[in-house]
Amino acid sequence: MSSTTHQLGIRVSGLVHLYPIPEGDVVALRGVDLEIAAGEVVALLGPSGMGKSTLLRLIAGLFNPSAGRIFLGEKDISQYKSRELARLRGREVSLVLQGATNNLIGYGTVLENLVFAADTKASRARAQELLETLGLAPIAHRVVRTLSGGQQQMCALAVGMVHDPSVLLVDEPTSQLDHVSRDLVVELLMRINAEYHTTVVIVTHDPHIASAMPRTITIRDGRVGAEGRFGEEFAVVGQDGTLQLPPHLRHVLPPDSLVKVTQIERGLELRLVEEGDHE
Ligand SMILES: Nc1ncnc2c1ncn2[C@@H]1O[C@H](COP(=O)(O)OP(=O)(O)OP(=O)(O)O)[C@@H](O)[C@H]1O
Repeated sequence: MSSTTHQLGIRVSGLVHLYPIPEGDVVALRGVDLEIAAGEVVALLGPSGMGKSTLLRLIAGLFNPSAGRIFLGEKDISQYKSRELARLRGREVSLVLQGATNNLIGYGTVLENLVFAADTKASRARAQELLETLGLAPIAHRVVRTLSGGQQQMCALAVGMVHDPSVLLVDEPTSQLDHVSRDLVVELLMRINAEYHTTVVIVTHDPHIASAMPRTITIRDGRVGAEGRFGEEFAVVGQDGTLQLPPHLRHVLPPDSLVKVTQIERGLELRLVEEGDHE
């Protein structure tokens, strides 16, 4: 077994991203702050369109953010030029796109896909090792398009590991998989983390993946809305002191509510100010 020796954590601070479109800018991220330790496994959760994929792509170095900083280890990649980002993507960070086949050559075998993705002697040697370590040796000579969805996804994850990345980013790895394949994919992600100590960040809608993760980060309205530890959810106070209410409690304090905030022994008490309270 060879292991990643250059583990990297991720630190994101005040991250904002806008997509300019003719009708005006779409604000995808509006101030994300988060820290993921080297070697951690984290799932990014949240409703559709809330900015998860944008965050994953920015960490992957596909493009620069509109504002804010992204640190991989000590390096601030937020203003990297496109050539520096390309070097980063080829080595330290690996992004597995949604839809396994978007990462694979369908007419090639599993081994051919791994070897094709490998462009150095070290990564070619690693291709063979990955097949063994990740339990893909029995399907090494199968043509990718003849594999099940779960096997294709496992192959895509192995391809993502060919360059021995410090950070593996995975977009929706279990969408359209049955529960048996889904469990195998989750198991493989955990095995990758355990064997290679790779930092793993997974974007998912799948509550089963979320419940299998030691840590979840929920992105809501372009910010970190909540964090989960072993299935239990917590609201997160942002750098600017803002706190998003959990969705199931939002009706208690609807937008524009006046709230009295009082410090109590272990936290704060929030009390809705009703009309007539001051009379
Ligand atoms: N290339 C783009 N051009 C314009 N707007 C975009 C682009 N990509 C994403 N958006 C918009 O940015 C916002 C965040 O999108 P993003 O894909 O990051 O969310 P998401 O949480 O990953 O959603 P999903 O779970 O559906 O993939 C959405 O309003 C989306 O429509």
